[in-house]
Amino acid sequence: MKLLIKQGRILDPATGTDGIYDMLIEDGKIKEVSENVRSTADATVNAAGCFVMPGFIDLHVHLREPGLTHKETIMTGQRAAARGGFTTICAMPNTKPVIDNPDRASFVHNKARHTGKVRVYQIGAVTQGQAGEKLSDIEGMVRAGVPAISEDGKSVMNAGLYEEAMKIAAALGIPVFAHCEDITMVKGGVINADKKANELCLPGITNAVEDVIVARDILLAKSTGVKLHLCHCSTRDSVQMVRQAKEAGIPVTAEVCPHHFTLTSGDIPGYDSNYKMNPPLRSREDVDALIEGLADGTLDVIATDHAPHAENEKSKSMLKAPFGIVGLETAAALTYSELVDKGFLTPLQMAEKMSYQPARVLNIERGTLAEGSTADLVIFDPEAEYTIDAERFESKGKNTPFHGRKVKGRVVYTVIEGEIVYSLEDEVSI
Ligand SMILES: NC(=O)N[C@@H](CC(=O)O)C(=O)O
Ligand SMILES: [Zn+2]
Ligand SMILES: [Zn+2]
Repeated sequence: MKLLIKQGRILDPATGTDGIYDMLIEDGKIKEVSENVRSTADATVNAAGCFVMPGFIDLHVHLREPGLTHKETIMTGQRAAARGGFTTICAMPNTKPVIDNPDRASFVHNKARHTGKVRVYQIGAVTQGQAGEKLSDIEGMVRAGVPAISEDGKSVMNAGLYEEAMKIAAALGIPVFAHCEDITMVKGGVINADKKANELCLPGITNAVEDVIVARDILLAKSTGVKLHLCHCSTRDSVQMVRQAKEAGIPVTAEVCPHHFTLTSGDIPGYDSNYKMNPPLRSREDVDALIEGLADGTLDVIATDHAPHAENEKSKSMLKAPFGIVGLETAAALTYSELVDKGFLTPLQMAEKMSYQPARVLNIERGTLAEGSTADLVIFDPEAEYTIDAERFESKGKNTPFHGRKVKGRVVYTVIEGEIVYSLEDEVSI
């Protein structure tokens, strides 16, 4: 099987390539990248005017299987991923039951191999049942192919226990993905603690809720030597602490979600739980710091924190609705519209934050378009303008604040191991 991609703008952060080339894919591998590939192929895609980037890798997805399949399944999550240009995704362990042992991790890995082409890596929980009391079988899960551990949904509040987990992770060579939230400081908060919270008479979440745990976890990374990856950074002080930690040589990486660099708490239109997520939408100063951090390399990764919930859950009051919004099918367009089109990031940096750097965090051979590498890639039209329509999502979750938003930049093809797994053409012709 040969696939020829003609005249796309090849963006490969691994090699620094940014130019118009043809690409020949054969047997799932990138065979040739050159100005004019002469070989014939079984299929040809005209990519003129489009970016060709390594397939996006999402370090932060909630697939909700096992146990919460009314919100999402592995299969619907994979379909949403493919539609969003993602070829590899990491599933967080806060399912029912929690993924805290090798058998449960293998269940997800095995099932995902049958339900779709998008590669799914299960992240293992740090503690049994995410109860924060006893460590899970970290070594066993790593043997089952888990690339990282995380307690996402909450922090491990017991620093002594977390330190033990970090030592184990460090010895096994895997990173810890940290959700930073001091639960004792949340006090029922649902949106950022500011003017908007006062206006809506809602309890607020301060920046300090995140910042104190970011500080703690960076210090724990320093003392244990573990690779610390900070999930969904949302505050200016998080950015500053990551910057200082990197300067000090502490092994820390950090991710930002598209909603956190696109919206501020001021954009919350009223009592709409599609604007309720954890961490919450922050202030303009925070958003500016996140964008600056992405641009100067302090923040390495763009991840979605895709958190699908059912309609009847999200339609509860602001106080009662669960935290979280979907993100797989809006991330690329928001990143392009808000960061690249506005001049904060170059197209090459977009590919870096959405593919190359996540691959480095996971330590997998992906995130590049170099000759000889696996042909996981996305063809993206930066000029396409359209309106986000949640009804068209492949995800079961329609919980997004971006429904009806006009954006620029659209995934036109997603290719995994040389096979087209999503094509916009097929979608619009249905
Ligand atoms: N981000 C959220 O608001 N919700 C996530 C949990 C999490 O990522 O912390 C979820 O699982 O729904
Ligand atoms: Zn989280
Ligand atoms: Zn999450």
